[in-house]
Amino acid sequence: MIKLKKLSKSYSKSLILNDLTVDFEENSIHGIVGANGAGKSTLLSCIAGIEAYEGEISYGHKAKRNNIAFLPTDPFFFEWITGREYLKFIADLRKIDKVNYAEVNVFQLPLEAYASSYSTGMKKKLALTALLLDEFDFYVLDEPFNGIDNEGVHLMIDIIRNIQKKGKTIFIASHFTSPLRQVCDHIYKLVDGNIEKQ
Ligand SMILES: Nc1ncnc2c1ncn2[C@@H]1O[C@H](COP(=O)(O)OP(=O)(O)OP(=O)(O)O)[C@@H](O)[C@H]1O
Repeated sequence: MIKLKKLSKSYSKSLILNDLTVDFEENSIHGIVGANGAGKSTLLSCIAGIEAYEGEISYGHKAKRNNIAFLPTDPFFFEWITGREYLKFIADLRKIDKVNYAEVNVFQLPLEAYASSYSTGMKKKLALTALLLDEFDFYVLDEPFNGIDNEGVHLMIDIIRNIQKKGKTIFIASHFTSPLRQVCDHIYKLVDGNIEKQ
C-alpha cells in the first residue's frame, strides 16, 4: 500500500490539501479527478516527492528515491535540443548505454526536430517516451491525455496497462474521464482538499 496520512499542503495562506488520509493499492492504476484548482497536480507533486508537505507518505516496501517517474502537465524542453538529444540526455542521466531510438520512438515523433518546437501533444509524448527508457516502481502522470490525438490516447492506454503488468503503481490526474475509466482500477475525486469519493 502507498499510504497518505494526514497529508496537508498550503501555498501561502491557501490550504490546498486538507488532512488527507488514503491508502492506494500497489500494482494498480489510480485516477484522480476534480475541478480546476481542486489540487490534483499538487497531490501528484507531493506523491512524486517534488513538493514539501505536512503529514506522511509511505511507499510500501519499495524505495522512493530515484524510483518515481513523473510526467508534468507541461513538460519543459530547452531550446535547440532535438527530440533525440533530449532522449539521449535522459538516457545518459539514467546511465542507460544503448538506446534503440527507432524502437523507443513509439509515438513516431520527429526526433531530429527541436523539442521546443513540438506541439503540446508531441511534447507530452516525448516526455513520456523518455520515462519509458527506464523502469520505475511508481509512475505519476499529470494530465497525460492533454493535447493527445485519439490514436495517441489509445497507445498511451496500452503503454499504461503494460507498465501495470510489470507490477508497477500508476497515478493519473486527468480531466478526460473516458480514457481514465478505461484504464484505471480506482478513481478518486478531490473536493475541498480531500477525497470526496472513490
Ligand atoms: N506553486 C504554487 N504557488 C501558489 N499556488 C499554487 C501553486 N501551485 C498551485 N497553486 C494553487 O493551488 C491550487 C490547486 O492547484 P493545482 O494545480 O494542484 O490544481 P488542479 O486540480 O491540478 O487544477 P487543474 O485542473 O486546473 O490543472 C490552485 O488554487 C492553484 O492556484
